[in-house]
Amino acid sequence: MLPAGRWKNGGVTATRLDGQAILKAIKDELRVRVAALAERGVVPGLGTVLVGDDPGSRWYVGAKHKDCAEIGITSIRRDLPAGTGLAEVLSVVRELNDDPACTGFIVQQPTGLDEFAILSAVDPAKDVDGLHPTNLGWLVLGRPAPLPCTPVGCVELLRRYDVPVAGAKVVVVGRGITVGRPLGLILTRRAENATVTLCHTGTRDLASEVRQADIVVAAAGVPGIITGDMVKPGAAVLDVGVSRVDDGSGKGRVAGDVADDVWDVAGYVSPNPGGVGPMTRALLLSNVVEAAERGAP
Ligand SMILES: Nc1nc2c(c(=O)[nH]1)N[C@@H](CN(C=O)c1ccc(C(=O)N[C@@H](CCC(=O)O)C(=O)O)cc1)CN2
Repeated sequence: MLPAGRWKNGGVTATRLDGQAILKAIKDELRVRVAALAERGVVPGLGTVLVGDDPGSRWYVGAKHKDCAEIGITSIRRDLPAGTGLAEVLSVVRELNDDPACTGFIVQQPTGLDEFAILSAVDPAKDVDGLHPTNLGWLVLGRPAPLPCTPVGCVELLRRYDVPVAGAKVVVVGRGITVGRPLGLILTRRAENATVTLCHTGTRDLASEVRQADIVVAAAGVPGIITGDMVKPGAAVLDVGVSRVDDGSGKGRVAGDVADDVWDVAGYVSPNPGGVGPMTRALLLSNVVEAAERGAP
């Protein structure tokens, strides 16, 4: 009998890398650590700063706080109206840096403001996004520091499904600061030991690069950029891209970077939604708990 999740459109297809299921498992694990912190008198607190009224960003922030409530992490939410200037955002960042109840916080991106100035103002010890220049610098140097949530979420999703990473040839499509670039650094650490090719939308003959990969991470933000004919049979394909496309409803729908026909060729695919997105939230929770553990007396 075929394992659950191996059928799509009537054909034999890839195993679904279920980020929702892993998020649930990680929450169960973290609940135990939050309870242990409570016994030491420490309650982790996640702060979020949201600027403006983008429905997607609002949903992400809401989901993060819902996750926190489920495992005993306190929420500190600062929602600022559209048009808020950089000076005001920086003052909220400083307030959270100084708030002892806030053991870690994030500024939801995009803000439409100078992201580098905002990220640089966050106390690196409270940077649960792992995106502060100091923490990215520690990653380059191979020293312990909070790591960006989406790239670690990708690695953890593969690990939980026993997809071998050590020795694998990984092609990452997308060189952004939140996903592609740090993922390349993480996967080439000794612990992961993968061989990584970092591609982007300007890569010459992207298809021939992707075709060589045991693992493909699609984080270009171009709907359907990875098609079945580009994928080596049996490869693992992670769909990280999030684009909003017009579906005639007026609201639009989220489209990933991975075309449907990839499911007929790959060995493993992370769906989108339901794959890497929930893993990003899981790793944020994990960073919050770790920051609280580091700061605990
Ligand atoms: N400060 C940050 N900003 C942003 C980050 C980040 O890591 N830190 N990443 C993305 C958005 N993001 C987290 O903030 C995020 C993306 C997706 C999901 C998620 O659970 N998605 C669901 C589907 C949701 C939907 O239907 O729209 C899924 O994939 O199943 C959570 C968080 C940019 N900004």
